[in-house]
Amino acid sequence: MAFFTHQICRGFSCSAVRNVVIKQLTIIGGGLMGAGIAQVAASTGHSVKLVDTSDDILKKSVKGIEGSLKRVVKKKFADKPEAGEEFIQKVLQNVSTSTDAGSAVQDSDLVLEAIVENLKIKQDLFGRLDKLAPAHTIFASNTSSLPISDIASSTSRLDRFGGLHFFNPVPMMKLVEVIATSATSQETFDSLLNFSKAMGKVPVSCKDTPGFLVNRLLVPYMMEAIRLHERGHGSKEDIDIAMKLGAGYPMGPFELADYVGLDTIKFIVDGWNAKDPGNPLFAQSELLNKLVAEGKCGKKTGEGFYK
Ligand SMILES: CCCCCCCC(=O)CC(=O)SCCNC(=O)CCNC(=O)[C@H](O)C(C)(C)COP(=O)(O)OP(=O)(O)OC[C@H]1O[C@@H](n2cnc3c(N)ncnc32)[C@H](O)[C@@H]1OP(=O)(O)O
Ligand SMILES: NC(=O)C1=CN([C@@H]2O[C@H](COP(=O)(O)OP(=O)(O)OC[C@H]3O[C@@H](n4cnc5c(N)ncnc54)[C@H](O)[C@@H]3O)[C@@H](O)[C@H]2O)C=CC1
Repeated sequence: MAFFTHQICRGFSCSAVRNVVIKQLTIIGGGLMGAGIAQVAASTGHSVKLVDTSDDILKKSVKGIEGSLKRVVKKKFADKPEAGEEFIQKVLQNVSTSTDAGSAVQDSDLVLEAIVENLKIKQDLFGRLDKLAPAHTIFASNTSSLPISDIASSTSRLDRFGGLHFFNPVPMMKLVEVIATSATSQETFDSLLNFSKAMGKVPVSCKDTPGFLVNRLLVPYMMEAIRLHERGHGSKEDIDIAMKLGAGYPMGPFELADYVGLDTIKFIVDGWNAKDPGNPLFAQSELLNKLVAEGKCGKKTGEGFYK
């Protein structure tokens, strides 16, 4: 149940709603990001409903959460394995799963979407849930590259819609980008900011601009690394070593590209290139296109820039 500093809103206009303290959340999409977000939210005492399209996928998501929790407790409870096991069970009790998004959102303070990076599919999902979720419920997307305002446009709750962009791997990466569109209310923005802090993350405020802060810098950097290699000015291995040892990055650009997925990077660059064709930062790479066409998408397919 949500707590308000003012009154509960049940009508179409929700201007009376003040900061929603997010306790119950529904995460749509139990893949890499959704499962990671569910894990951290549940670990910090939130009640999480995780939704995906099949029970098999959801079983895999929960197994992944359990595996990641084991890595966490190995460190956190190094001297007390029993307390570690107890922690894992407690966290897992905070997570329930469902294939029915409509009923899962019924008593949620926040619906956070982490499904496939496709505008139409995200719009369809939110458009449907807008009619089913309570009026006070905040909607947010974890999109990497799509405008939040475009996704929100399928709903009638533009003031209660924002972006919450987490980083991979969610249990390890401290940052959350909190994105406000021109229609996001201050109350909604504050609620999302406070929720990020309650998850133990460090939030930064972003405008609804392409790539927000991190990806706007990371994508051109990664593309330039690929083009540098294509021009024959450095091997992948040397460029990776250079950025790790010379710039202190935990992974080099080719390692990171394999980690996040070459198809994902191509999707983002293609989208930005279509919108801003003259911008050399978003120019395509033949090598990236070729690898993706061959199904070499990185870690998830077993081969990308590296095997
Ligand atoms: C970019 C262009 C377009 C992108 C578009 C889509 C993407 C986005 O929208 C936004 C993004 O997410 S961008 C990607 C951001 N992530 C990064 O940059 C990750 C960089 N790598 C790292 O930080 C470390 O290598 C990392 C933390 C991953 C691993 O650390 P290490 O390299 O030291 O390797 P390990 O020794 O295996 O791990 C260190 C400790 O971390 C624990 N751990 C790792 N993964 C975990 C996980 N999933 N769950 C729980 N624990 C985990 C691991 O247990 C280990 O702990 P210790 O045993 O104590 O060392
Ligand atoms: N992979 C990454 O490093 C990051 C990805 N993101 C963003 O997060 C979102 C999810 O990305 P990933 O977790 O990597 O994708 P993923 O492919 O691992 O997971 C997506 C999940 O959503 C499910 N799904 C698809 N359509 C659905 C629907 N209509 N209803 C319910 N479930 C549905 C799929 O079955 C799948 O399990 C994307 O928008 C992506 O851009 C954001 C930050 C980092």
